[in-house]
Amino acid sequence: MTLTAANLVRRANGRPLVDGVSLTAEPGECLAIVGPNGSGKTTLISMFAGLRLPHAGRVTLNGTPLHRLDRRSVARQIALVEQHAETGERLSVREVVDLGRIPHLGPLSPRGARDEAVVDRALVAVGMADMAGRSWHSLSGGERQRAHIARALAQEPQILILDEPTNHLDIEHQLAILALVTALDATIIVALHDLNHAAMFADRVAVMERGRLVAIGRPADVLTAERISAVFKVQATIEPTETGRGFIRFTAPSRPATWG
Ligand SMILES: Nc1ncnc2c1ncn2[C@@H]1O[C@H](COP(=O)(O)OP(=O)(O)OP(=O)(O)O)[C@@H](O)[C@H]1O
Repeated sequence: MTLTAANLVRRANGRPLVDGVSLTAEPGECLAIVGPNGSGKTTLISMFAGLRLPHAGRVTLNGTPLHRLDRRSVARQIALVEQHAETGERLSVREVVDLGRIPHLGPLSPRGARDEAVVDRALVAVGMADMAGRSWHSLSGGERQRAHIARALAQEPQILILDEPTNHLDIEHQLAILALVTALDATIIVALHDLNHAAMFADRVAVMERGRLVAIGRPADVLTAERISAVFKVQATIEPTETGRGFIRFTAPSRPATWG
């Protein structure tokens, strides 16, 4: 399953938020999207998932434009974990995860034992089996994020798109979730703020800056000290690692921001 973006443009108030981005997520790869705040990662991801339409260019799934596919068939193939997803307050955790099965159900394929088993497995995978009966509104931010990831897993997508999936998680769960999703037999597109996580887990890294794709390639080739300085405006040194991916050590700013 190949997802391709060709010359994507999305504007707001005449200003381009995503400006001529072309890239292909190769089957089975983990593609991390990094970039400063406001560089267009969420806007790009929402077009990949068919949530927003591009103003120019197009997204294709195995060659078919996404907008020509019905939502149900897109949802059977692409799952999205949004950054600020909300869910009806009265649902239990299990009911939230169960929503992931909806694209697979129909008059000829009613809910069955396999659907229950997939939901069970998704809850176990994110470490929430013992919270399945809890009400959604009682969850912490990180627990909600893990439940949303479980919902996406229950969708059994061939392409899993995640927008900063670790931003509410403690370090144990950050690493566990990234290891979990990158081990899936699926294409993973993940927006990340932590450049070391991108370096550790991604096959390729795409760097966004002011709506444009300014670099894409293997982590060691893309996340260089020069590019980090140019795009993120911070100084860093890259320390070699056994994996060859490199560890990024950041330097504290010499002139920190002041207040007052
Ligand atoms: N509806 C909108 N109207 C006007 N500007 C918008 C709208 N939606 C997003 N933007 C702007 O578009 C730019 C890109 O936003 P986007 O959320 O895609 O960036 P991001 O890289 O995901 O940022 P962050 O790292 O902060 O999550 C930002 O400057 C944002 O303020």
